[in-house]
Amino acid sequence: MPKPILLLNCGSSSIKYQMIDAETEAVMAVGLVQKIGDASPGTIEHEVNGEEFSTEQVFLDHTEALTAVVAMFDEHGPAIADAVAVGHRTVHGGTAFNKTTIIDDGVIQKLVDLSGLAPLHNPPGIAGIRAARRVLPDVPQVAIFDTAFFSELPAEAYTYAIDRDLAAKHEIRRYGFHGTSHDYVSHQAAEFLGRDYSELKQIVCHLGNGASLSAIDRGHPIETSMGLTPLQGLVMGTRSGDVDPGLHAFLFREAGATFGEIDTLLNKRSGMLGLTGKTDMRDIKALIEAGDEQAKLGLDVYVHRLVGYIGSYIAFLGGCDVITFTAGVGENADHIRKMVVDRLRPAFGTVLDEQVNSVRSKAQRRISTAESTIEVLVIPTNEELAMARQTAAVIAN
Ligand SMILES: Nc1ncnc2c1ncn2[C@@H]1O[C@H](COP(=O)(O)OP(=O)(O)O)[C@@H](O)[C@H]1O
Ligand SMILES: CC(=O)OP(=O)(O)O
Ligand SMILES: [Mg+2]
Repeated sequence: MPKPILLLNCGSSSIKYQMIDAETEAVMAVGLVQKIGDASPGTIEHEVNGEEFSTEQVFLDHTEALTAVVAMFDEHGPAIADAVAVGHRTVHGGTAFNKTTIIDDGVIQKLVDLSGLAPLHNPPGIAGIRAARRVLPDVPQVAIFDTAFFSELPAEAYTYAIDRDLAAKHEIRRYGFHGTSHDYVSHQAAEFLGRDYSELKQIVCHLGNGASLSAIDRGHPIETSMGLTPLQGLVMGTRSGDVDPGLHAFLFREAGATFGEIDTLLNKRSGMLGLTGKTDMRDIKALIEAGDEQAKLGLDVYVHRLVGYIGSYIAFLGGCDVITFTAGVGENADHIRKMVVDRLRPAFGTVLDEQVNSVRSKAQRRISTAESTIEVLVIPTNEELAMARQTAAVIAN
């Protein structure tokens, strides 16, 4: 008896979705909506049994996009009404949620309250929940939190050096994000190596449009690069990552910017977009190949930040067994993996197998040589599969 679960991963301008049979883990449908909130037409790509369907239309918001997703299911299958549950990627769970949770009105209200901490992510997630409840009012809706995996970070890692009373009052701390991916990929890495999860010192580099790193010490996350919000840490597609915290006051005083403008600047107009004019690493690579100096500098900044974080994580872990690359950039950008592994080599003895690294593949693979002191892997993430497993586990209870 198939047990289809619908998984929704609502991002700031996109929706990734899958229907997965929880019994066999077969993918019954997979789709992607792009360019939500843009005045020019966006696309939906919907795949069922290897057959691809696509449409183009303007999606002014996530609610419109979700209506179009439901229409795709209605037209091309599988029947959305067969879903026994819906799992929702929910980015910020604050201190209220540290595990996968069945959604009710109270949960939605708490997510609304937390929206200020993840303004690009929680509102689309809530739109997804509301749309799914309308279409499937009788099946359980489940929230899977990006922050859950990191809820056990040590206090010394999650505490900001600010006034402790203020921090306590507003629950200001580092939360960490992409936890579903860090959790899934680190377990896959252990399995790939045939090693026990609880004996490995791991670093996972989740490099997508948003990007974060985690250090996992023999089964327990001890560090991650994102913070109170998904803005801290690495250079991202449109987000600055780390800047001097004094920048906000400076821009306010000297450039006459409002705090809303500063927030938009750092979240949506910085990172690779701010540095190079492009967010997509494919476009940036093409610019570099055409001799664009700003694009080259942008990529150097990206790699510099990443290498610094990895080095510090090796220190936190007291050594490292395995570094794993995942997500859109980590899985596909072999030139970036090469820059990182080569930069780490003098200090840490990582040696890249250039041949294997340069082969395009969707498979899990080792890209380091036998002489490398640290295993370097590429493991495709699969947030939707991890979400399906968690959703199935919650509804079984
Ligand atoms: N073939 C490729 N080569 C280099 N970079 C790629 C390739 N495919 C995707 N990417 C990068 O992956 C990013 C998207 O990553 P993804 O993990 O899907 O992000 P998100 O989940 O945040 O939308 C793109 O912006 C692009 O920079
Ligand atoms: C939390 C986060 O940054 O998510 P995404 O990479 O999907 O933007
Ligand atoms: Mg992502």
